[in-house]
Parts: sequence; C-alpha cells; structure tokens
Amino acid sequence: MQPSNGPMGGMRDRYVVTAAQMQAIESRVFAAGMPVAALMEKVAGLITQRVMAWRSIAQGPRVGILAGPGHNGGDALVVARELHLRGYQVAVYLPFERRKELTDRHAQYAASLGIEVSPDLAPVLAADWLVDGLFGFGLERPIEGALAEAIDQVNNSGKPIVSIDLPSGLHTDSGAVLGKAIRSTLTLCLGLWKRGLLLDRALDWVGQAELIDFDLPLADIQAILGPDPQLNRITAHLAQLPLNRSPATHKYEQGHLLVVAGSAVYMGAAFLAALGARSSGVGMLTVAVPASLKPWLVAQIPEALVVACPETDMGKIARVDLDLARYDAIACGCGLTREATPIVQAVWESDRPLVLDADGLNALAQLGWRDRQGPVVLTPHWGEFQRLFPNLVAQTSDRLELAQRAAQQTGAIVLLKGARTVVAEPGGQSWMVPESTPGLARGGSGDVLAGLLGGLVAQARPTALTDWGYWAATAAWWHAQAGIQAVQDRSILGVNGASLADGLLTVARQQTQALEKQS
Ligand SMILES: NC(=O)C1=CN([C@@H]2O[C@H](COP(=O)(O)OP(=O)(O)OC[C@H]3O[C@@H](n4cnc5c(N)ncnc54)[C@H](OP(=O)(O)O)[C@@H]3O)[C@@H](O)[C@H]2O)[C@@H](O)CC1
Ligand SMILES: Nc1ncnc2c1ncn2[C@@H]1O[C@H](COP(=O)(O)OP(=O)(O)O)[C@@H](O)[C@H]1O
Ligand SMILES: [K+]
Repeated sequence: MQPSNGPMGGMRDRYVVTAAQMQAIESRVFAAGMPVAALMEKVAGLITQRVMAWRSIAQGPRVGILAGPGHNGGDALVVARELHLRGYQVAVYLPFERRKELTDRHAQYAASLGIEVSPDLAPVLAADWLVDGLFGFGLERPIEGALAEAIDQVNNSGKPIVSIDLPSGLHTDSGAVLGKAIRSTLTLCLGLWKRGLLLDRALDWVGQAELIDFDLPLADIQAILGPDPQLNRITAHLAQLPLNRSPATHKYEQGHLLVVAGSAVYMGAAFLAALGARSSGVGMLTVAVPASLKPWLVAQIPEALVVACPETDMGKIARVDLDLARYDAIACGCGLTREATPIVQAVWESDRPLVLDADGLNALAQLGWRDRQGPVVLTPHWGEFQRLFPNLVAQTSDRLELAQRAAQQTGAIVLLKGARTVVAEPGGQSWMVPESTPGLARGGSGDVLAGLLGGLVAQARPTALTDWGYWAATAAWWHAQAGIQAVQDRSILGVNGASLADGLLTVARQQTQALEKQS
C-alpha cells in the first residue's frame, strides 16, 4: 500500500475539515462497522511507510516517539512498535497516567516488546529524529506546565520532527498555538486536510505538509461536507487550466481586458500587471497609463494596446477617456498612487466586471462601499484589507473567516493575499491556496496576480458568483505555482516579473500534459 494514494486520492485532497467535521466523518465510518483499532493499524502503517522513506535506518537509527493520551498517541505507539520491529532503536515518551483504552493497550504491548516507554524525556531527546504523537484533533485546552516545558526542550533540540496529523499544540480549526506547540519538520495530516494547517499563522509550525490518504469513503465525506463542499483546497486537480480554446476562435472571443495602472512613480506596476495578463492568454489586452509612460510600455509589451491617458503634473492618470463598455473585464489599481479616487469612481460606475487591487483598494477605502452593477473582485494584502474592513479586523484574526465575512458584507469576491491566499465569495464558498513560496514576498508579485486574474475572468466570463470565486482562486493557485516554479528555475532570489511570467506558462504546460495523460 502506498501512502497518500488510492484511486480517489487526488479527489480527497480538495477537502478541508474542522475537528468536528472530521469526528463526524469518522463516526459514520465506525458506525458502519469499521473497527477503531483496525483503522488505527491502517493509518499507522501508512505513517510508518512514509517516515521510513523519510529517515531510513542508515540515516537515523534512533527514533524518539512522543505519545499522548488519546488516539494520536495510539497512532504514535503503533508507529513505535512497527519501527522497532523493523530494526530502529525506539524510545517512547509517555507522560500521561490516564489514557484512552486503545492507546493504553498499545503502550503495554510496546513495553512488552522491550521498547523503552517512560515519562522521562531524556531518552527521546537522545534520538536522531522524533515522531510527535502528543495530540491531534482532540486538543481543546492550552498545553501548560511540565508538558509545555517538554515541548520547549523538544523544539530547542533542533532534531527533525515528524508530526502525526498536526503539530501537537496547534488548534485544528484555527491553526493557533494553544499554549505551546511542536515545531515540525514534516506534518503528516491524516485522511483529510485540517483547516488550521492551511492558514498563514500555522506555517512556522507545520513545516512540509503531506496528506496521508487512508481511503475515507467519499459518501461519508460528502454526507458531512455536502456534495459541493463550501470550503475547498485549490489544487492542480481543481484548476482547469489553460482555458479551452476553439480552433475557430478569434481574438475578441478570447476576452478583452482593460488594465488601468501605473504612474510616473510606479511605472513598473503597469508592466507587471500587463505581464500577468499576457500570460493568462487573454485575446486582447488594453493598458491605460499616464501618457508619458506609453512609449516605454509599448516597447516592453508590444502586443498590448497601450492607451495614453491625460496625466497630472505629478505623472498620475487624470482621467480615463475610454468607452468602458467595450471590455470584458477591467483590472484597476496597480501603481496608481493614493490619489486614484476619480479613476476608481469612473470604473466603479461602469457595469463591467472589475478587479480592484492596490491603490484601487485604497481609493475604495476612502470612498466607502457603494453597491455596483457588475461583479467586483477585491485583491487586498493584509494592510489593504485592514484599511477596507477595520470593523471586521476588530472581530477576529482568522484570515479565512475575515475573507468570508468581507465577501458577505460587500457582495464582492474577496481574495485576501498572504503566504497562503484565501478566496471567498458572498454565497459562502471559499478556497484556500495550499502551497506557495516566500520567494513571492517582494514588491510587484501582486501586480502580476492582478493582471493574471483580470485576464482569466475576461476569458472565462463567469456568471454565477461561485464561478467568480472559483476563477479568482484558480488565478491565485496559478500565481503561487508560478512562484514555486520560478524558485526551482532561478532560486528564491529569482522571483520577478519575467520569471513569474515564464513560470505561469510552465505551469500551464504541465496542466495540459496532465490532462492529456488522463484522457
Ligand atoms: N478515531 C480513530 O481511530 C482515528 C483517529 N486518528 C487519530 O486520532 C486522533 C484524535 O484522537 P483523539 O480524539 O483521541 O484526540 P487526541 O488529539 O489524541 O487527544 C485528545 C486527548 O488529549 C487530552 N487532552 C486534550 N487537551 C489536553 C491538554 N491540553 N493537556 C493534556 N491532555 C489533553 C484529552 O483528554 P481529557 O483530559 O480531555 O480527557 C484526550 O484524551 C487524530 O488526530 C489522529 O491522530 C487517526 O488515526 C484516524 C483514526
Ligand atoms: N511569504 C509568502 N509566501 C507566499 N506568497 C507570498 C508571501 N508573501 C507574499 N506572497 C504573495 O505575493 C504577492 C504579494 O502581493 P502584494 O502584497 O500585493 O505585493 P505588490 O503590491 O508589491 O505587488 C501576493 O500574491 C501574496 O500572496
Ligand atoms: K501530533
């Protein structure tokens, strides 16, 4: 049996659950007759395979196991037994007198095999690497006292640590640290992705994250999450890229995007947004910039129709004299400067689908929200989000919840950028981008995303708000994958407009090849 596989493996990795949802799904499986002990054996067998591939006996013969009182500890004890039987030198730290029955029996049996099981941390700290099975989705109270001190010692040991299900101490739903948490090197999430693992605040604890798919029946998953789940982890399986193109198509059928961007101070923003738009495959791209930028931009991106707008003394766009009705979508805001209010007002009054980014969002924060005819996608980073929604930020720090509440409050699609970008639409669907790279943390990355997103929606022309959310999430996923690709090609220092644009095309090619393989 292979970890993280099974015929439906790819399908299961889209789901994201809370602790309560995971418990409800497992309850159905147990009620249907699956013995708890059998499931624990199966899961722990898969974990064992994965950790043995991660650290062979030659690479790390001594393993320290941290075992808790619940079934996370039970999993860990089965892993301890299996590693022992395969020749590893195993020591178990089990500092709990009171434990669940199954866990207790595994502890007894492990000890009977000669494995050192004790409430003493020292033998575990002497190991080459550690397995963290203190707590999983059952953790509800903060970790305090001696156990908190033990976790500090484990973290300070500098040893590689693999966590079972989630780093012990992280809240399953919010990803927040409950008192103290294990800082993992590798987290093996069991069955379905836990919500908290995918949020920015968990990243420093999670390390590399992988799903161990243990074949939870789709019927049980869907019975709890619904046939069309509200929350999705957006992956290569969900992203339908590149867009289908009829052989008989022409450029106007492939969407016409208007980008309104740039100023004398922020010239590059218009170029970067145009690069993102170009890589989206959009049929026609018009870029409206201050008149003095036109010759330069035309030289950079000759396939775009560059429109020279009247500009102020300071080199900012004064007016956009265009018939906005001609465009399938407008992406507005990159590099406009803080005095973009009249431009945002003009695009706001048209009924064209609108992607609002950067200074467009700052202008909106000044203008205040007013209803609008066409769909709007807001793409704030955290600072812009705080300016737009101070009332919401005062209520919670959970980024997914914030995006969801902002979407509900405004009726807009909200794409909240971050290390892990989240997207929400007003109807209640949301998406989490599961992988990205800190290589993207540099000025200009967001401009590429705004252009890419504008170009995608100009082509896809979604109608339902859920589809708008889906395409925004797809753009964020594509952008993050392009960042990962750029890091692979050019190192973490090499993520810029050009490498991102190349990365976008490489990812599109990989998607095409994957689709061809499937068919
Ligand atoms: N069901 C299955 O067979 C499968 C389950 N799976 C595995 O089970 C895990 C969930 O198991 P779980 O429900 O037993 O919860 P878990 O996270 O081990 O710990 C809860 C225990 O900790 C205790 N406790 C809580 N907070 C505490 C604190 N601050 N300080 C001290 N103690 C504290 C609490 O006891 P209490 O004191 O509240 O009575 C409770 O006993 C899951 O993550 C996965 O690894 C998978 O293998 C798939 C199959
Ligand atoms: N640590 C990180 N890990 C992954 N992606 C990141 C990280 N920091 C920023 N990003 C991504 O980089 C982009 C930055 O956008 P933004 O803040 O608008 O920058 P700019 O306005 O300078 O273009 C966003 O897509 C964001 O999700
Ligand atoms: K754990």
